[in-house]
Amino acid sequence: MSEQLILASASPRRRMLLETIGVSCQVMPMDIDETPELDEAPMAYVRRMACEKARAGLRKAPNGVVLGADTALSLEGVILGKPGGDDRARQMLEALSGRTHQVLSAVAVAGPAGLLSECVISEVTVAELDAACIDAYLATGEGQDKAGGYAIQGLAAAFIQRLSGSYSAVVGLPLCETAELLIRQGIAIWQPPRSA
Ligand SMILES: Cc1cn([C@H]2C[C@H](O)[C@@H](COP(=O)(O)OP(=O)(O)OP(=O)(O)O)O2)c(=O)[nH]c1=O
Repeated sequence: MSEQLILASASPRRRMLLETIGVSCQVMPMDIDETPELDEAPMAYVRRMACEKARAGLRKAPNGVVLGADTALSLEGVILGKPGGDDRARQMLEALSGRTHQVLSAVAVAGPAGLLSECVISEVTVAELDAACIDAYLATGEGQDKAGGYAIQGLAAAFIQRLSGSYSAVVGLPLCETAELLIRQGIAIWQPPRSA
């Protein structure tokens, strides 16, 4: 197991995802402004956030290898982040109901090879949700700290009809792309990735 990586994230999911590929890390959450810029495209936004988290981490640990990541939804080009409250979570779930959206997940790793980043797009289809289902889901509190107000890895799996893309990316970290970036920064994973 590698001991050298700094995870610039408060997300317990990201730490657990890294552990699944044999990477342990020191957790160092970064408090950055996550407000999208005016007319910022969703993909540019998540990549910028991941890079800012990694850069902020590197300022605190200049000799380290630092990983930052960001996950957000795009519903017809509109960015949906974490709801931050039940009213907004309800609006998000009503908007997602019966439709397909994109989940954008970016990872950035700052280290000896510079600042490397990747962004992955996955498509997720949500079943039709009636008001009773949305109320019941909100009462669980599960989606509050998750982009789009749901957690595919949790109870929301009962209403996710389809996923095309990377499951780990939806949960918060695209593991295949992350493994490649870590190797390029000299961080060992459980085995070397396939050559491209
Ligand atoms: C869509 C979806 C998102 N998520 C999570 C992944 C991210 O942790 C979170 C999106 O918020 P982020 O801002 O990407 O991450 P975070 O606030 O949890 O942690 P930090 O900024 O410190 O790195 O939503 C799930 O866990 N399951 C899902 O199905």
